[in-house]
Amino acid sequence: MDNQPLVLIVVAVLAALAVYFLFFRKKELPPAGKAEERAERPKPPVPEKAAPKPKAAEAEEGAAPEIIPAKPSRPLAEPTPAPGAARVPSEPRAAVEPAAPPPPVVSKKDVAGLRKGLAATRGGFMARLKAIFTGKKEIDPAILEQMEEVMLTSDVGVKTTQAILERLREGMAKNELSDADAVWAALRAEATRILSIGGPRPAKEKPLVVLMVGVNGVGKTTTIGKLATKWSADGKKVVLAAGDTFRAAAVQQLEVWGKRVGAEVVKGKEGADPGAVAFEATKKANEAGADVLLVDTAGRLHTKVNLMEEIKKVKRTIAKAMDGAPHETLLVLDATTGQNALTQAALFKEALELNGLILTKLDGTAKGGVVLGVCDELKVPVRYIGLGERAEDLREFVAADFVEALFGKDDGEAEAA
Ligand SMILES: Nc1nc2c(ncn2[C@@H]2O[C@H](COP(=O)(O)OP(=O)(O)OP(=O)(O)O)[C@@H](O)[C@H]2O)c(=O)[nH]1
Repeated sequence: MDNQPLVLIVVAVLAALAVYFLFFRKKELPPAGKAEERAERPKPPVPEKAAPKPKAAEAEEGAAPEIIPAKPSRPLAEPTPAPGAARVPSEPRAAVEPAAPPPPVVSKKDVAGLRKGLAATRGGFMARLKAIFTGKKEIDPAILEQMEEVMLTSDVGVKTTQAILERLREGMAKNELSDADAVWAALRAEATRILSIGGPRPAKEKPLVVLMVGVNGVGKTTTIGKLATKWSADGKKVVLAAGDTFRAAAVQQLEVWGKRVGAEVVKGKEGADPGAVAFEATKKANEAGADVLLVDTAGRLHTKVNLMEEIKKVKRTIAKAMDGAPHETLLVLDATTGQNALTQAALFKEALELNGLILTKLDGTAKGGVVLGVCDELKVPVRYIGLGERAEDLREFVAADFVEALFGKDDGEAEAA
């Protein structure tokens, strides 16, 4: 029994130890199952000393506190976002210059060829215009009178000339055109605006039926031959319709082109109804699976009502042979006829729905300004221009190239400048 106090002490010490381990030490250990939850909890914000990160990187971090960097003194290049990183809209840039309009796309090679073909107009109309500005530092309103004379005598046409000069006058009044270079640039911009007529492009029909119209001798048959050459070279199956039943030589001319490019020529007897030939040709082109049918027609004076009625009938007859055809009615104009070309175009446009114009013989005139007048007054796009008699002398019309060829410096001038 003497050991009883000792036993009690030992029991008490053990009990105290058990209580200590059960209550006090347990609190220091992580509670089971809560470890992951703790790891996901946000860390307390740590003040950043390093340079601010690119915003794209910040976006990826999501909850990281945003530190707004001080505005750089000059606009910095945008950081390249990591692949797949969400793009964050960048801060508005300070003092960004307004974007200049993109310069018209011109092809150097095409312009050089055009320049050659337009040599007569460059040496005539354009040279006379340039001469007005040569050696002039200051620009005075009298210059507009000299320009007016050159434009009117180069077949730009009264209405178009007045419209262009009015715009220049306004620019001068606002002091926007104070030197020769500025006026020249404004004139060039006006020309580009006038010539850049949009409009639906040829339909993707098979066969695409193209009706060529125009007065006598403008170059319809020759242009058909040139187009047939171009399209055949592009691998298209071309059929030609000799709708000029009035002139036997026109049929023979078309047959020569047909042989040259390997295109079938559909013709009627001399004096046959041109509508009947066009109808037959449309059917044949369809059956043969042709890509393009080019329909030649006899030259007709735009002032002869019966002939204009006849061409309307040809158009209706083609539509009977194929729904929606002809898909293109192109008016061929001889650029050397100047203002007369404009009158013809107005009357043909009234009689037929024109899709485009072809201006031939631009190589043979110093007054190429007629293109501006025709486009401005008719609002029909120029599709092709003829710069000679060879097949390759037919060029697709591209306003920017045309303006560069006329208004731009030639290679010699450009090098000297
Ligand atoms: N210099 C030059 N001559 C051309 C051009 N286009 C056509 N010609 C010539 O113009 C003349 C008349 O061409 P055609 O094709 O017979 O004219 P057309 O409109 O069919 O004539 P018609 O059948 O009488 O209505 C020909 O001598 C052609 O070689 C061109 O762009 N430049």
